[in-house]
Amino acid sequence: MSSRNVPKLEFSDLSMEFGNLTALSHVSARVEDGEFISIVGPSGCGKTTLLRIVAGLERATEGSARLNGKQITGTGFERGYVFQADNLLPWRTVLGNVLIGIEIRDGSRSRDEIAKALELIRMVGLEGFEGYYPRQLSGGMRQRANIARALAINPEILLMDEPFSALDAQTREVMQLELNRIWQHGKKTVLFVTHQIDEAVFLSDRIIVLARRPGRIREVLDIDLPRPRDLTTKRRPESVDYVDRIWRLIEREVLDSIEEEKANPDKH
Ligand SMILES: Nc1ncnc2c1ncn2[C@@H]1O[C@H](COP(=O)(O)OP(=O)(O)OP(=O)(O)O)[C@@H](O)[C@H]1O
Repeated sequence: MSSRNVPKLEFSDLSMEFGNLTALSHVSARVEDGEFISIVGPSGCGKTTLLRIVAGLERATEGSARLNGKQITGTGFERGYVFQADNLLPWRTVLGNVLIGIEIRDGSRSRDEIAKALELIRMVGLEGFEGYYPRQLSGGMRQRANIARALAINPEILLMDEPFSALDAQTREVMQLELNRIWQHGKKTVLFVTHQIDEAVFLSDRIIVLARRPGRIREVLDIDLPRPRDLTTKRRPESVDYVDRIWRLIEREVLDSIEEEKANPDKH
């Protein structure tokens, strides 16, 4: 088979059990090179679990996740991970944090790699802050540094787990625009988990909508909005229609999960 036929990422009949809890059940999907894919669904439907399987942090109990046709069995530098909370090292500067993946991978960093890291810092809008420490930065700036750090190892695929959820609404909107611009620039494959449906619609080529109990694919939607996208994209009637459509798919389950959280606050 030619490499053109091998998807960047493929889930085949993947299931994940934690004891007697089925977190994911028979998930099959393919992600092509350079696609921006979001995963949305109610709380507890297995979004993070799916991302952790791709990261190699969890192993599916059944079925497989393949990267470039090869079964994922552990972590690897071809995958960059951006978590919900930034996990920058407080004793390292922005530049030091961005270089950390390279140092772990290679044991050192070359002058070229420092130049590339500085270029990434500029690209995420942190030029002039290279020597700042995390505590000297705002939440939005820290998350920009986090994205630069994930990109510094030049991963083939970027895994993003609610990266903007800790940000205020305006910073979040700016970061969505930035991520859209960065993606447009590098065309990396991105797997993006979010609770915010309009964010998923704005950024994605396709959206995987998961259902819960057990976590499974409810629907996969192509987001047929023109690119490049900007803030006006969000106000387009087609965008609003996509958001409504996805919301209707998950509304009942979201309301149920909120009720359950109210009834069992300790479990969440
Ligand atoms: N390590 C684990 N051990 C036991 N159960 C787990 C583990 N990780 C996840 N789960 C359970 O698997 C289910 C799916 O969890 P997951 O975090 O993937 O959902 P999610 O869709 O990302 O949720 P949220 O939107 O609230 O972040 C949940 O019921 C969760 O409690």
